[in-house]
Amino acid sequence: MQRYHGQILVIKFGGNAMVDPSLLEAFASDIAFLRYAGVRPVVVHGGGPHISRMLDRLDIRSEFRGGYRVTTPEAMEVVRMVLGGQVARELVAAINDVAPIATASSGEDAGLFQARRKTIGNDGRPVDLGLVGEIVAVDPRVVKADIAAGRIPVVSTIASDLDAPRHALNINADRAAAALAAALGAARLVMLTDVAGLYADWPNTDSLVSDISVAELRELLPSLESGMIPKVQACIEAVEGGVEQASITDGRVPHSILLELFTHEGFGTMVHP
Ligand SMILES: Nc1ncnc2c1ncn2[C@@H]1O[C@H](COP(=O)(O)OP(=O)(O)O)[C@@H](O)[C@H]1O
Ligand SMILES: CC(=O)N[C@@H](CCC(=O)OP(=O)(O)O)C(=O)O
Repeated sequence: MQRYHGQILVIKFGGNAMVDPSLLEAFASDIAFLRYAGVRPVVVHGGGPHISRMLDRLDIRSEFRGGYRVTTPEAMEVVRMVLGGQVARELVAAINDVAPIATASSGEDAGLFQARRKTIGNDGRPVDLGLVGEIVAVDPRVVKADIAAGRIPVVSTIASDLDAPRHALNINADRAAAALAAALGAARLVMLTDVAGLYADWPNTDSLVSDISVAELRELLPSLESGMIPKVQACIEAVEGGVEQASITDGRVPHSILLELFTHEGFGTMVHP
């Protein structure tokens, strides 16, 4: 516990890990526990499945390309509404139930996430993903001010579009968590998802990677699919940005953050320089 005293830890809570209320409660109590134990947790949340459900209800079609949602202007309204108005509120409410110090921010607040449209795909070729952004600058002062005031920031991953004032871009939550972790000088980035970690030979469950370097991860990247692509890119970005360790961990297991942080060998997949 002493190892992380006073340190910033960025915890990314994936939409797929928010599967039942008891897990949300366990997550909230772990975050409050860390805060009261002298650690400075920052929560970045996803919500892909929540967005997809709302788009379906509204009869708006959406598809994923290389792990990113192709986002039309109509879909963007829904992304903004669901992340900021639904998922962030549920998380803040759950944490505030245990410790009334959680506060929500959107990447659009006070220049937190500034982005440009993502126009190059994972294969290096041009791609049209609509209103999907890549973060080009992070101004973490709003989050730092919350931390300094003793609060627990909960961040939604919408960014301001640097090329279109007052317009927003949809940012993959793993990538946003990595950019924020680097900008805050976080000691760790922990991403909670709905698998045990990264499988080298997906879906062969004997191939779970427990420990991997950035160089090895780069070699694996071209063979990966869907949701794992941005997660692995995020681990690389975070570690190259100065975060000591980034991990991908099973958010379906209650208290997995604590297992990841406080067991010697970790729990999911740990990425190091
Ligand atoms: N090599 C791999 N190892 C683990 N999971 C993988 C792999 N390739 C694809 N996946 C898929 O990635 C999913 C996690 O990504 P995603 O759905 O975006 O989750 P989250 O909402 O937590 O960000 C897993 O549920 C799994 O289906
Ligand atoms: C560009 C892009 O794909 N944005 C994501 C943002 C939410 C997210 O990343 O949620 P998870 O972490 O639960 O996957 C989306 O629209 O689904």
